[in-house]
Amino acid sequence: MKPTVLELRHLSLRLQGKPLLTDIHLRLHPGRVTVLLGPNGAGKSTLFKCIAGDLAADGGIELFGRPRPLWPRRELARRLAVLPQQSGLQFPFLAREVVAMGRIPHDSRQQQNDHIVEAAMDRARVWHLRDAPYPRLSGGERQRVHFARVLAQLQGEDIPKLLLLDEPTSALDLGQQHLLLQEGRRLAAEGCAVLVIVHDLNLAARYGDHLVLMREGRISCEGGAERVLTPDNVEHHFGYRAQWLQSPQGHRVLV
Ligand SMILES: Nc1ncnc2c1ncn2[C@@H]1O[C@H](COP(=O)(O)OP(=O)(O)OP(=O)(O)O)[C@@H](O)[C@H]1O
Repeated sequence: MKPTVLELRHLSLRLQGKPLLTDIHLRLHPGRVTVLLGPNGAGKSTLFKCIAGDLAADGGIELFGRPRPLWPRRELARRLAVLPQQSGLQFPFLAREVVAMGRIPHDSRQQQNDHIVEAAMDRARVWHLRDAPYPRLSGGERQRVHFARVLAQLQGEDIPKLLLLDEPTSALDLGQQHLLLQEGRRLAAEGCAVLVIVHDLNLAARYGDHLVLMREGRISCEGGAERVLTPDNVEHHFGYRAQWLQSPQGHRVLV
C-alpha cells in the first residue's frame, strides 16, 4: 500500500455560523501533484489553513501517519511547507534573507544553508535578485522568492514531505507559471507530495496527477482531468460553458 502523507477525515469547519468546510475526506501520497480547484469562495484556502494549522477544524488531520496536534512545530516544519496566497512581509529584508527564513526549522551549519539557499533561488529563477530589497520586488518576483523559501525549507533529510501552494502562479507571466509548476512536478518526482491551488484549468490538467474540485465547502468531484473537467462540471461549478480541443501536439486543451 502507498504511504499516506496527508489524510483528512470528516473535516468540517463553521465560522460565524457559516459552514466553510463540510465533511472533507482527502488522502495525499508521495510523488503526486494534486490540484485543488473550485470557484471563488469554495473553501480552498480555508482547507489549506486547516492543514497548515492556522485554523482549527472538527475531524481528523493526519500528517505523515501522526495526528496533526501531536507534531512538534519545528519537526513538522522540516516536512511541511506552505506558500500562502499573500505574505504580509514588509520589513526591508534582502531577497536572499527571505529565502534563508526557510532554513529556520533546520539546525544545519551556516555554510550548508548558504548553499541550499542558492540552489533554491536558482530553481525558482531568482538568484539574480539575491541582493534586492524584498519590498522593491514586483509581485511576480516576490511570489518566486517565496517559492524559493519553501523549496529551501524542504531541503534536507530524506523523509516524506508535503508542499502546499496556494495560487503560486497568480502573479506570474505565462513562462514563469510553467516554470514554477514544472518545479512542482520535479519535487513530486523526488518523492514530495504537492497540493496546489490554481484557477487555470489548463494548468491543472497539464500538471496535476489528481484533481480535486470543491464547491461550497465540499469536495464535489475528484480524479483525472478527463473525469473532473468535463464541460458539464465546468459549467456547473464556474458558470461557463467550455469545451476540449485537441492541440496539434496531441494535448487536449480546455477552452
Ligand atoms: N474568518 C472567516 N470568517 C468567516 N468567513 C470566512 C472566514 N474566512 C473565510 N471565510 C469565507 O469562507 C469562504 C471560503 O473562503 P476561501 O478563501 O477558503 O475560498 P477560496 O476557495 O480559497 O476562494 P478564492 O478562489 O477566491 O481564493 C468565503 O465565502 C469566505 O468569505
